[in-house]
Amino acid sequence: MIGRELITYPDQRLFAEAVAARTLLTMNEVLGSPDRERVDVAVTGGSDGTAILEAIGASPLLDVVDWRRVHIWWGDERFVPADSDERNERQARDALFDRLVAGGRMDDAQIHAMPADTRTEQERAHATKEETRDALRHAAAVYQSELVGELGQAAAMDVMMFGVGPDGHFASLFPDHKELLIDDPDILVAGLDDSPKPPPTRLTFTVPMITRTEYLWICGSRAAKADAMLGTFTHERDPHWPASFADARRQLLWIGDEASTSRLRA
Ligand SMILES: O=C(O)[C@H](O)[C@@H](O)[C@H](O)[C@H](O)COP(=O)(O)O
Repeated sequence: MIGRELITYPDQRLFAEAVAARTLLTMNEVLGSPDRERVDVAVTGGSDGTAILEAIGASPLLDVVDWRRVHIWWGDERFVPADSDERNERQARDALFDRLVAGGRMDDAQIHAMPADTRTEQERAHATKEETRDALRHAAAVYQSELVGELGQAAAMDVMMFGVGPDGHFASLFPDHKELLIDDPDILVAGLDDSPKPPPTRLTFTVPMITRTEYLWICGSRAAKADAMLGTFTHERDPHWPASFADARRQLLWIGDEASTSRLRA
């Protein structure tokens, strides 16, 4: 495993602004490397993930990045209909990407949302467990094909950011859930139908996909995350603390505010 570092900011607002600035500067740096055509970034849902995207939109550094060369992916998604407000995609579009597309900085084709549940309300309500699992398996395979189609067999993100749940989950990889233990390097995306955080049906990057990222940041602000920040940072590959499976090729950071990192600094 690569070395881990902890970064603490004074409060939640500065945390979001600092992660936003870090993201923009890192994207620009990647794009500046020789022969580099594009930068691939995976975002996430939840309050911290959304606050960071809002801060990117408001950042004075927004235009250090050539957005025409940026591709956006999701590290996890709630498997609900496309028009649901619960979608991480919806929240991220509202927070940032719709504005970048409307303003002409990006094209919608650069935004790679995870598949939505295309079944009707009735089909969903009457589906057997196996039918729902099939729908999830199919959706995971579709996203994996998109990844491989765009980035090749060794598809990897340049930058990936995750929120961390109070239970230590990241992406949609939950404590003691089997998807966390997928270690087949050919499985990049998985579905699950028993998420303890609603909604129960979700799609997620697997650990093999996550850990081949260049820059990986585990982000958590507020006191509610203090146990999770401690547990995930101080354990390694512990199924009770899913984000302890985080690893990266170049940089692995836990980023928080004073409240969320209090137990790590005690
Ligand atoms: O779909 C989701 O709910 C997220 O992708 C999830 O993994 C989230 O990032 C964490 O639960 C932290 O969420 P908060 O920042 O809201 O606590």
